[in-house]
Amino acid sequence: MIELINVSKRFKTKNKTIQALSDVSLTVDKGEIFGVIGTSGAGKSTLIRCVNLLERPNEGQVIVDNVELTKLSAAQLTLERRKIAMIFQHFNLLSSRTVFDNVAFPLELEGKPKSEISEKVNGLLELVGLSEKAKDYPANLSGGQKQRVAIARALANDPKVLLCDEATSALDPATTKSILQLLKSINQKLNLTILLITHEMEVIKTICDKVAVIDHGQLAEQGKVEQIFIHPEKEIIKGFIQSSLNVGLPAIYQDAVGNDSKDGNPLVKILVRGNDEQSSVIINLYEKFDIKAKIISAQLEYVGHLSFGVLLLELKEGNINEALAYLENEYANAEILGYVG
Ligand SMILES: Nc1ncnc2c1ncn2[C@@H]1O[C@H](COP(=O)(O)OP(=O)(O)OP(=O)(O)O)[C@@H](O)[C@H]1O
Repeated sequence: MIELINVSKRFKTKNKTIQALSDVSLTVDKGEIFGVIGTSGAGKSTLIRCVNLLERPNEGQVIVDNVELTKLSAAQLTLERRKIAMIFQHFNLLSSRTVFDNVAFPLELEGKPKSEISEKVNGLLELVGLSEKAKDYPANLSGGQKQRVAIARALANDPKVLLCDEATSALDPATTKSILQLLKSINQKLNLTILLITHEMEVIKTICDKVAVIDHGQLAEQGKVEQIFIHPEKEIIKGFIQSSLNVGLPAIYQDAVGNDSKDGNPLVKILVRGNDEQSSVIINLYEKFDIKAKIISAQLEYVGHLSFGVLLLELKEGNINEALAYLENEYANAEILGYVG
């Protein structure tokens, strides 16, 4: 449905040229939710804006629904853009229009008759759960409600593709969750293809089928979300995964931890990834090395059918040195956080 082929984009400022995208290629299949994650300045916004040619690439092709946008005239492009809707971090609603009139706006531009507009808008407001707010103005809505209006407006022209530019970044975690659920249900009900950009692994984990990681304008890694979570290759994606796991040393341990093995039992942080062998670390430590592992803290997450997470263990008794060597061997990210008495 969306194809970027060897897309590059440069910005020229007074005294330098910024390479925002370098030779980016990606394919989003019909009905898929595809997420692009990257840190600030990595090129996410530029990438998503290249899909509807809000930014025109210097090189490469952009193909949406089998039409090569990069070859179209301005008039043809205007027509094709109707298939490509977009929502933004700051909603971009028209403050002088009611909720109903915001959603009606693209249909009015199309010159649709009033009765058709009314039926369509009411249906969309029901879809996003805002029928009761039809007469309210944006200023009287919460952030989540504003994004729901923006989503309804984006769907007014029956697009084939929805582009989401950090659509939940301005929202609190609970509202983010509800907007992501809405996007997922729209994706399923309407078979709408969604391309989103985000800096939060949580968004990727919650709704995306596939993910690409962008770093300094280049795609560092891409694939199915499950595969990337379980077998991340690049350091940058490992960092994103770790940042989505919030396991830290509990406050009561922080003062008690020493740096020397003489200070007591090692505290070890281990990243476990969804197979039985890895998750049975505690049994293995006991059976192989007589270690009694105390769980200090833990977080397990599920991506599809696979689990991954972090375990923070205090290793007691048994053969500590051999156990540590075993963990280092078997768990690439095993890390000793300190020692406790
Ligand atoms: N219009 C522009 N003119 C000049 N440089 C630009 C322009 N737009 C983006 N850039 C530069 O291109 C690079 C990529 O920017 P982009 O906004 O795509 O990154 P991003 O990953 O979306 O960042 P953020 O998450 O902070 O929005 C940055 O170095 C940015 O400063």
